[in-house]
Amino acid sequence: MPSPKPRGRAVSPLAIYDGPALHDSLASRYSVGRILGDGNFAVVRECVCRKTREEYALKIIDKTKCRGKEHMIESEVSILRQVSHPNIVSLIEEFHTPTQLYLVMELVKGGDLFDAIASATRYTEKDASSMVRDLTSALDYLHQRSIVHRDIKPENLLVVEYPNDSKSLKLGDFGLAVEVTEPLYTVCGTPTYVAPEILNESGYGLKVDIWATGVITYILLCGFPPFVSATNNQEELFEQILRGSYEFHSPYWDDISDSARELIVQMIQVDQDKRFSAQEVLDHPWVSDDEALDRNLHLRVSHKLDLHFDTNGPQHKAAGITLMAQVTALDKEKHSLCRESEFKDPTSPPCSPRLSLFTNSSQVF
Ligand SMILES: Nc1ncnc2c1ncn2[C@@H]1O[C@H](COP(=O)(O)OP(=O)(O)OP(=O)(O)O)[C@@H](O)[C@H]1O
Repeated sequence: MPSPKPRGRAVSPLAIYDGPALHDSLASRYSVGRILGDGNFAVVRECVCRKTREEYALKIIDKTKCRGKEHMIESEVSILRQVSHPNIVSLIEEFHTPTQLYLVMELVKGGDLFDAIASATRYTEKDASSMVRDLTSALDYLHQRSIVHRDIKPENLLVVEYPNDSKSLKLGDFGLAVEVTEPLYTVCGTPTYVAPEILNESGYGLKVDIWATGVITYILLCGFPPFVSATNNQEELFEQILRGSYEFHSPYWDDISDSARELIVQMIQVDQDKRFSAQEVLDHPWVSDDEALDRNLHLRVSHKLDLHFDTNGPQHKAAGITLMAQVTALDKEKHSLCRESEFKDPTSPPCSPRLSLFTNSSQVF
């Protein structure tokens, strides 16, 4: 059965474009409007195809900001060109100038994973299970093609809302995605979601995405992350991750099903060989059968998400993404850049607002 059309496809008048001059054929085919979000190297704007009046997202990547990292843009685009899956944001077409790369992408209007929880009135284990199923379906598809995403986090999971109030997830931001042909050693990712084998530089592969999915599943059920430094100390956070040391804190986990906990244990597994594959996650009864409970967790989870993450409006989100980008590539150079900035400007948050908020408020457990 074809899936229902997403909500909100009616064409709204676009705000006047005030950015740098656009590629000629892009400008002749699309009218470009307001900013939807931004990152370190890219701005994402809404746009409308002049011919069909269909809305899209336009990701404008500033090549001049990516000197020395051109291979990352090439990798992002070449992977996006290859993939086609209902839970992955699709690339429609691309335009190049010497300084800019324009990617016309499917528009996803429902905000990110945390927005979806915050805006719901009812939110249950079943909703969380369906989000995990969507994410893992995308990962299973990528992993079967030996592609690792390497930046699985709530900000990169965009939500499609349908008229019958159902939702589905689309995975975006393939900026760190690569094809795995041999063990990888580049230290990258986002601290809360980073797998131990990335930190200990022992060589890693596809399973780092499953670790991050385990961390997200944990957060989806209680509103705070499994690994937190009470003193906002990144070394301490990494120690916990390396040991795989986390708990299902009472009372927050008292009402959560054993099945959900059991699945999380299989995903947040330090030993990569013992850690579930995407297919094993999809086959787990909490995801595939009826073991996810129907109890409303909304008040409790959204309250904790507010305390631990920056779940405010788009302007906060945009700021969060900009800063998050400083730690996105956690290679040693960037890692120390992030730590330097902690000390240079005492008024700015240490890393991303989301990151710093959860580490600062970990004592609320
Ligand atoms: N297809 C889309 N539809 C709607 N909004 C989108 C879409 N793609 C991206 N966005 C918005 O733009 C933001 C930035 O996009 P994206 O993460 O792809 O950029 P980036 O520069 O690669 O980010 P980062 O520096 O964090 O890696 C997203 O967090 C989201 O809010």
